Amino acid sequence: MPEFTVKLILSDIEGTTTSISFVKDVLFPYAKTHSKAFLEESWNNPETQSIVQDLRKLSEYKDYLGPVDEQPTASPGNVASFVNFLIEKDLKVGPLKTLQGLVWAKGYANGNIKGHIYADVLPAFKRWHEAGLRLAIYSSGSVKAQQLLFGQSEMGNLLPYVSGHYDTAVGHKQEKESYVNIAKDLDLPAEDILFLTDVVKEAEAARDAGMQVALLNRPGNAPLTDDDKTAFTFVDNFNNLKINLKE
Ligand SMILES: CSCCC(=O)C(=O)COP(=O)(O)O
Ligand SMILES: [Mg+2]
Repeated sequence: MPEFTVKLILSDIEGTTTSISFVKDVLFPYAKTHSKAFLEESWNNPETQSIVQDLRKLSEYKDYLGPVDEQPTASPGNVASFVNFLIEKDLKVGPLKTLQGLVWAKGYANGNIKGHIYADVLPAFKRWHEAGLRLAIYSSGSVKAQQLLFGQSEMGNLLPYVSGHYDTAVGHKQEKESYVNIAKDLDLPAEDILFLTDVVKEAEAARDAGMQVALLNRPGNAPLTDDDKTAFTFVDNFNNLKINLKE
């Protein structure tokens, strides 16, 4: 069994703790169906207006709606259709992720959504916690969306096991600098952190920043190539990782 000795585990969500299908087939369709109503209801709130302004600054906005002087005034309808376009492309851009978190909050609150967590995740979180290891999450999903998923999961509230959350405010997940920023924020040498992810380019960025890395080869994830399997430790689930506390 692969063995690591670290002070903190930094985990991705989609494809790592949670199935890609839950994100693609439950969360994204929910956001597509409910964004327009959310924008209509909250249109005059400063938080919504700030998201709308950030969405309009994206280069994709111009591509979608044409040159700035030909664009219609932003409305809940045309912003929602732009949001649906971004979701279909699965673009991991900050204002979309912030909006999705706010839209999903209603779905979690009324019981329509419960976060999917693989069966091995809660026992592993408990094991790591008992061993004195710290756990933080780094996902393209907003911090709010992360807290909803782990706070209201099919396995109950997992937030007591999580001591930190990072989203793309710290940088994009395929850039080395993001992992340098996280290690700095945690006040830990990068080599004392184990990053768990399903995406090879994220694994490369974290490794370049000095972190230890393991890839998750969950059912439904993009298949790993022979080169990926040579370059990185990979496991099917968290039960197949032995993680020791670095004293
Ligand atoms: C925090 S749940 C929403 C997941 C999401 O929106 C997403 O883009 C997942 O990205 P990840 O970095 O967790 O693979
Ligand atoms: Mg992922």
